[in-house]
Amino acid sequence: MRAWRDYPAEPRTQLASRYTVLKLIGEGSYGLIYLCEDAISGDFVAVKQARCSKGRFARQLLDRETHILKSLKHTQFPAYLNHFTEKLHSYLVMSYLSGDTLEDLIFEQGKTYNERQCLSVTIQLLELVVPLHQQGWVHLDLRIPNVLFQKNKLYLIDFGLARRIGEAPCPSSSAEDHKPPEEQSDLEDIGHFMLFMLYSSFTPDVNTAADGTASWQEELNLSLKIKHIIERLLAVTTPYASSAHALEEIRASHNV
Ligand SMILES: Nc1ncnc2c1ncn2[C@@H]1O[C@H](COP(=O)(O)OP(=O)(O)OP(=O)(O)O)[C@@H](O)[C@H]1O
Repeated sequence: MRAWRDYPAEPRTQLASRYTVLKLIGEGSYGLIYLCEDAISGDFVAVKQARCSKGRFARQLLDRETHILKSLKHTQFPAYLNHFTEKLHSYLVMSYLSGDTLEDLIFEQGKTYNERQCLSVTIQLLELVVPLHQQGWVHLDLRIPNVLFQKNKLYLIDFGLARRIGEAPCPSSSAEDHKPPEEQSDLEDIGHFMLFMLYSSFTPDVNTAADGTASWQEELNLSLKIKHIIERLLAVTTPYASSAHALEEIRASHNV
């Protein structure tokens, strides 16, 4: 029974005789994330547990994320702290980033983004993605629940699907692990990410197709400038040569 359902650890549970669970802070498809207190350092940490119900694949994702966080060091990515297995569960311990994900801001707090604000967040996101690409990695899961704001500074989390650029697909990869490991995959995600932000200030009017068939270009009343940027990111028109190129062009258009 326990293998089919994931029962989150109760508050005050001790993990590895060191981490005290304070609360569950995230439930992703493959992991449960707890805010814990580390008895040794006294710090708050984020502990990710691979979901047992997702079997070997969830453990592989956690192992991959562990490996990546160990090799990637950036103040705006979670820092790797520890990895352990206890009672058949695998855990990754990383620095805790307090703050709100873009998903919380839009869907729970009702925050809206206009074009200027959307471009400014996109630039901040690309400023994290460009060094990632330059170190030879692609994130492959750049979605609004994986981008977090802490005191107006942007942080990137969830490196479980990240891969080396050009790496062959892993043999046990699932349908969710299907994006080609190339910069363009992240750029396309950023295009969708921008659309989520822009739809936050969209109110359907009488001209909105009731059957949901209208494209974003028809529904959102966007300037040509941002429309072209999104179309290039989504490769609807000529794609950017690289994320560095996208950042350069978006910065230039944001400053005019
Ligand atoms: N280091 C961290 N600091 C603070 N909160 C975190 C941290 N890591 C994860 N979270 C919280 O937990 C949520 C889920 O985390 P994460 O996306 O890494 O899990 P996942 O199982 O890979 O999820 P998904 O199904 O979205 O891929 C995040 O949206 C965030 O709210």
